[in-house]
Parts: sequence; C-alpha cells; structure tokens
Amino acid sequence: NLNNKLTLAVFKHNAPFCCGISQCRKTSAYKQLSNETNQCTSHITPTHTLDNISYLKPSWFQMLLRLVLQRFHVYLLSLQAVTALGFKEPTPIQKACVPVGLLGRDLCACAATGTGKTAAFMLPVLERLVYKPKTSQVTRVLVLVPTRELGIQVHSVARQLAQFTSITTCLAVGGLDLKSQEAALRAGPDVLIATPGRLIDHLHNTPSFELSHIEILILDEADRMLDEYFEEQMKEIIRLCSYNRQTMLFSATMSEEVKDLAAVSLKQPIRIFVNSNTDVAPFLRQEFVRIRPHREGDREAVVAALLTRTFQDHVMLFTQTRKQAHRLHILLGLLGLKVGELHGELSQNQRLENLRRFKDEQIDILVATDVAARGLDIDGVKTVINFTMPSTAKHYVHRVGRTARAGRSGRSVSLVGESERKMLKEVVKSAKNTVKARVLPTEVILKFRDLIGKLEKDVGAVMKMEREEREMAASEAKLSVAQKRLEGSAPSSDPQRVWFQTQQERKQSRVSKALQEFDLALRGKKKREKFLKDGKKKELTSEERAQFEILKAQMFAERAAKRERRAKRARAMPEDDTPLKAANQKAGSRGRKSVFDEELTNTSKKSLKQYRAGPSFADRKRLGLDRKRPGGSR
Ligand SMILES: Nc1ncnc2c1ncn2[C@@H]1O[C@H](COP(=O)(O)OP(=O)(O)OP(=O)(O)O)[C@@H](O)[C@H]1O
Repeated sequence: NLNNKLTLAVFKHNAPFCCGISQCRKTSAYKQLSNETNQCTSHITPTHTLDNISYLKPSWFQMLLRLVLQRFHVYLLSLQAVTALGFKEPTPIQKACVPVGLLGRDLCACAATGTGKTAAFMLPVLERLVYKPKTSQVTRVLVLVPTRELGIQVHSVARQLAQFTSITTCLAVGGLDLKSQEAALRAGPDVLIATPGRLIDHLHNTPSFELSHIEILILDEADRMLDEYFEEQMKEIIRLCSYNRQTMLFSATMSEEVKDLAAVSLKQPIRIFVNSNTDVAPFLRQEFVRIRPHREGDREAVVAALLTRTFQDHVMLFTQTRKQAHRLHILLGLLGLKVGELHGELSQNQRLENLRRFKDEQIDILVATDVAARGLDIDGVKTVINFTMPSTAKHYVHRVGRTARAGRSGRSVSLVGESERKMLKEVVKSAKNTVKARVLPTEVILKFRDLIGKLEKDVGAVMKMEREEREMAASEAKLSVAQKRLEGSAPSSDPQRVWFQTQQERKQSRVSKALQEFDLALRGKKKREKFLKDGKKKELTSEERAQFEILKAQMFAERAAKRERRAKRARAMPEDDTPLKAANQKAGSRGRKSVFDEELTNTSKKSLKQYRAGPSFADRKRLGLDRKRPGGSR
C-alpha cells in the first residue's frame, strides 16, 4: 500500500546496498542483489551516497522494493518513525552515515551544528538491533554524551525513532534518580544513553551491569568527550567495553584527540567530513559589537539594550561563568524581561525546568554557560548572544550552533573587546559570509548604563535574599536528618559508593588542573596577587566583572593551546588528510612536510631508489664513477 514517495524514502534512508548501484564497477548491483549478498562492503566510501537511488530505472526500483520488503521489512519501522518526525529527505550527514553505520564499520563523522547527526547514528543503530535480535537480556549500544541535558535530548530522539519497534532505551545521566536508573539497567535495555560520570558510578555500584556486551559505542560530541576533562573517565569506560565493537564518533568540531583515537583504536574507520572543523551553520548571520578599550563595563548595558530593543524573544545569552549568568538573570529580570538561567550552579530540577520553560516559550531569554552550548536542539532559537567571546573557536561554533538549525536561519551577536580581537579574526577568517559589525548609539548605551546603576542595589538585595534562603534550607535539611535519627526512622547511612579513583586521587587531579590553569593565566606575582585580592572583594565593578569573564576564557584557551603543543602520542598509522583535501593539495604544499616524514612515507620509485645500497645515479655522475655496477654484465 505504499505510494511512490514513501517507497523512495525507504531506500533513501535504509538501503545499505545502494552503494553498488551506479558506481560499483567490480560487480553489478544486479548480481549482488540476485545473489542476495546485497551489501557491497568492499566499495562503500563516503562518496557512495544514497543519492544514486534517485536515478534508478523503474524496474530496478521495483526489484529493490521487493527485496527490501522481503528481507528488510524492519526498515519500514524506521521509515514510519522518520515520517512521524517529519523528516522528508535525509540530510547529507545522514545520507553518508546511515549506510556505513548499517554495515558495522567504524566511523568518524563531522558535520555542522544542527544538521541531524543524532538521527545519523541512531537510525543505523536501531536498524541493526531490529535486524539482529538479541539472545539475552544485555545492553548492546552505548551512547556517551557530555551533558545531562544533551543525554535527555538524545534519549528522547532515540525513543521517538524506536517507537514502532520493541527496542528498549535507558537514560543514565547525573542529577537524576540513581535507584530508578539502577533498576532500569538491571533489565538490560538495548540502548543506553549516558554521561561518563554516572555511567562509571553504575559500572562500579550496580550489580550485574557491565559493558562487555556492547556491540556499538557512540561518542556524541566526540572532541568534548575525549578532552582532558573526561580523559580519565573515558579511558576507564573504553577499557570496560567489549573489544569487538563498532565505534562511531560524531561532532561538529574535531580535535587532535579525536584523530588520535580514530587512528589508534578504531578499526579501518571511515572518515566522513561533510563540513570542516570550524564551519558554522549555513544560514547563520554573524555579527559583533565592538567594546572599546576601557569600556568593558558597558557590556551589561549593551546586552540590555540589545535584548530590550532588538532581540526580544527566542534568545540564548552565553556567559563564561555561572556567577555572571546568574547576575544577568537577576538584572534582566529586574528590567522586566522574561528570562531564565541554565548553568551548573543550579539543581538538576531547576536546570530542566528552566529549559522546559524556554522551549515552551514561557520565557524569552535563556542565560546560560557553556553547559548549554553543545548539542541542545531547541526549536526556534532566533538569536545567540555572546556576552564575551568564548575561549576557543570550537566553543564559538557550538554556541552559535544553537540557532540556524535544520536548514533554518538565525543570528549570532558577539560582544568583542580589545583582548578578544584575535578570536574575532579567527571567526572572520573561517566565515563563508561577511561578519557584520553592529553599532549601538552611544546615548542608548548611556541610558542603559544609568538604569543598571540604579538597579545595582536591588540586584544586591536579591542576591542577599537568595543567600539567606540557601543557608536556611541547608540548616533545615540538617535539622530534619537529625530529627529522623533521633526518632530512629532515618536510614543508618547509605552504603559507600565506589569510584574508579579514590576520593583523594579525584580531588588531587581536580586541584592540580585548576592550579595549572590559574598559573598559566596569571603569570607574574603581581598580577596573581591583584587577582586574588579582587576575587575576595564582595563588590566588583562592572569593568572588573567583565575582565574576570575574559580572563576565565583566556585561562581555558591557554590550557587548550598548551595541550596542542604537547608532544603527540605515537600513532598506529599515519593520519591522512581528508581525501578531498589530499586531492587538492598542490605539489608545492607537499614541501611543508618535514624531511623525516618525507623519507618515511614517500614510496615513489625515485625515492625508494635513493635508499638502495650504493651511491645514487646523481652521486655517481658527480663523483665520475662508471654507470655500470661492478660485476655487472657488459
Ligand atoms: N532529515 C531531516 N529532515 C528534517 N529535519 C531533520 C532531519 N534530521 C534531523 N532533523 C532535525 O534537525 C534538528 C537538528 O538535529 P540534531 O540535533 O541531530 O543536530 P546535530 O547535528 O546533532 O547538532 P549539534 O552539532 O548541535 O549537536 C533536529 O530538530 C532534528 O529533528
């Protein structure tokens, strides 16, 4: 009963064998299909996309359809879900990744923000699970994500895509109830979506839960998952995963760590780079507002002006620190705007509630730290504002990627001071469209500066009230525990949870990282003393607050740069450039390779001759030696 459009979609999303249809020269697609081998594993490359299917003659089409329905009827389940989600055409990353994922190949994929990477890994995963039902109650797919909110979102997408199948999913992220997660994990869900910390907690504390049956491991936001923040935890997780797994890495930005991992631990991975590392979403309009020297204190006024006059709803405002996010939340609220906040200082319930209110359009502005910068797919975000430039170009790409998603347009406005011009230059350099400057009239900024000055007292009062409330809640909690103990109704104390590092090691690694960061950013004793003194001051000026934001970003950037400079690990195989890049490389640019690389990797006849025993032809000529080898026949 399928109409033509629908059947076409079956192939577009699901046919793993289409790679052989028009481009495979070794065996014709007809042979493959009639032999029912139907998977052209030896020829699949990123360029064999599902586009080919559009050019099929009707007879081919009919035959393929029959085969799909006979042997791959399960595909219809995904198709139903995809149709229910309103996806008409697969996005380029989905076209490229679905067939490769279906074949069980390792994958390293990079595509701009908001281009549908979640479905690109979920669709093949679900298909494979349905096609090969499990024999025992074990978890077979693990998706790792860096933030709790992203975990919840990926889990929801997975559930939607699996809605017509019997595949079970489970979410194990921090901040949510441990006990119910333990119960769900014991049931052996097919797909587990987790954040690293909570996953390790379960691995060590939930009896009978293990990763030895994991068939597919997916790292969403792979570069973040493999950066130093998660380094130890990822090592532990990968150690506990089954060796014979398929691994897929996805992100809008890739890093050396990802490339290292791809080179060393993936098995013949296919690299699919739909976009380059620093590409922003295609329909994003990028703007910046210049903050003049010694005018850093105007940032709040500029933001207030932008939000009250120009960008009034569906706005995400990013700050570097939780403190600044919270302050702006209070300030903008006092200015009469409908605003919410999202950062690590809040409880998980508060985080989720604020996110829900923003999604449901109950609030117009969400002030957030980088915890909301990656992966979050919030429908209809029109504008992203950066209070200060983020620490690295990658952070910028992810932050501005919260708008202009799924083919829609959007705008980003970044406030750029003197010390952030370098970052702006980087953004301009990699931008495909012009980055525009936005100018605000001075009188408007002055007006808002005055207004904020007048509100300063109220901001202080709100903060004081919050502090008191927190203290009261904490003492009430203590009191109630003590009371329960006295009555004998309180549980004696929860059994100690085990972690793969001791408490001491964990604390030490955190402290040493923080100190290193601090040292890097504050070279020089004087600067350090001033910083410490300022930090202790309760009342900072707006200028000092802005400087602190920038300093925080610089601390991170310097640390990232230091890591980049660190000697790289030996790789299992030389890392090629992407095929396209390699093909485009001009002969001249090869000269940039070090002599060492050149000698080791050049396998041309000429270069091999050079290393044969005896002097080269050129040397022989120079030394006036006979061309014939001694003992050679005349
Ligand atoms: N084939 C499709 N057709 C239409 N919309 C799609 C399609 N695939 C995904 N989408 C929609 O595009 C949006 C972005 O998808 P998704 O969150 O997977 O992007 P992403 O590439 O993972 O982004 P990020 O890099 O920010 O994590 C979602 O709202 C999703 O529903």
